[in-house]
Amino acid sequence: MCTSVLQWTASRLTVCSLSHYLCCLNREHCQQPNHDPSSSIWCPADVSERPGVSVHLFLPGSSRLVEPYPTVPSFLPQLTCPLWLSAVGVGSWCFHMTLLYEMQLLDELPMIYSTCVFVYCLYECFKQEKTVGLIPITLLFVFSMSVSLVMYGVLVACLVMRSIFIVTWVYPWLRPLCYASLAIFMLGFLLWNIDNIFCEQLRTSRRVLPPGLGVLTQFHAWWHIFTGLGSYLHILLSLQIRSTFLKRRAKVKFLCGVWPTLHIEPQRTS
Ligand SMILES: CCCCCCCC/C=C\CCCCCCCC(=O)N[C@@H](CO)[C@H](O)/C=C/CCCCCCCCCCCCC
Ligand SMILES: [Zn+2]
Repeated sequence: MCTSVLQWTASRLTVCSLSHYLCCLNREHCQQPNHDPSSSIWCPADVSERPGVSVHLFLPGSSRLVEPYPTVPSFLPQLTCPLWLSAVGVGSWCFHMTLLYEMQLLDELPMIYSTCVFVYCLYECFKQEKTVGLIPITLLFVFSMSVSLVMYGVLVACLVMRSIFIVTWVYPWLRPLCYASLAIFMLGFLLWNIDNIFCEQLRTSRRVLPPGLGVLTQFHAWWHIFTGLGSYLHILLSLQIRSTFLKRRAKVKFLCGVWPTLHIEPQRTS
């Protein structure tokens, strides 16, 4: 009898080390060569002002699989999600440290690609094992050609609608996980907007606030934290949907009582 376990140690993937970094002191983003201000979808002042310490969510990727390999292909797209999310973390880290245009691509391309993979996972989760959805892959490939905020928003909206559909009509017991992921992501989105809209005011307030307090008003950094957590929970949801469809028992367990991880029970072969 097979006793091995597919253990999703996503906690290792995302211990979410909040790596504080000093970003390009006294370096204005708008002074970067080849910089087109209209292409900025973030508040440049936040990351270029005085010795401000920005908080950034860095997502080192690693996952552990202890499982007979034939099962892995059925989960393959879902299992790559953490790696994509890690790529976002590394890209964002590079960008916020250098503020170079090339690095901005490293930040935004993985953001689009990872969301495309997430969308694929959620739209193809009820397919039989080891099938490849060529049409969605083609569509998403075409979609990913356009790196824009609107495209990203459309992809996220597709993800949100599909998640809500699944937890409303197919697996209602997954609602808490789905809505937790959505709420955290949306909270991040709200903070991202506040940061963009009140960029100047926040910047001014940081000049008078004590540094310990001022750093808390770095809402772009909070966006990274919340989007990282929201996406992480979304990956757990996606994996749980797939496991349930494949008749594999999966359960969210809290590591140290706090950090949610997904445990998929061994497949019974006898
Ligand atoms: C039900 C679950 C929903 C959870 C969805 C999780 C989707 C996660 C997808 C990808 C991984 C995270 C990507 C993070 C991006 C990090 C890069 C980044 O922050 N870049 C910034 C510069 O450093 C840049 O300013 C960010 C730009 C993105 C702007 C955010 C737009 C969000 C649009 C959301 C619209 C939602 C509409 C939903 C309506 C139902
Ligand atoms: Zn950012």
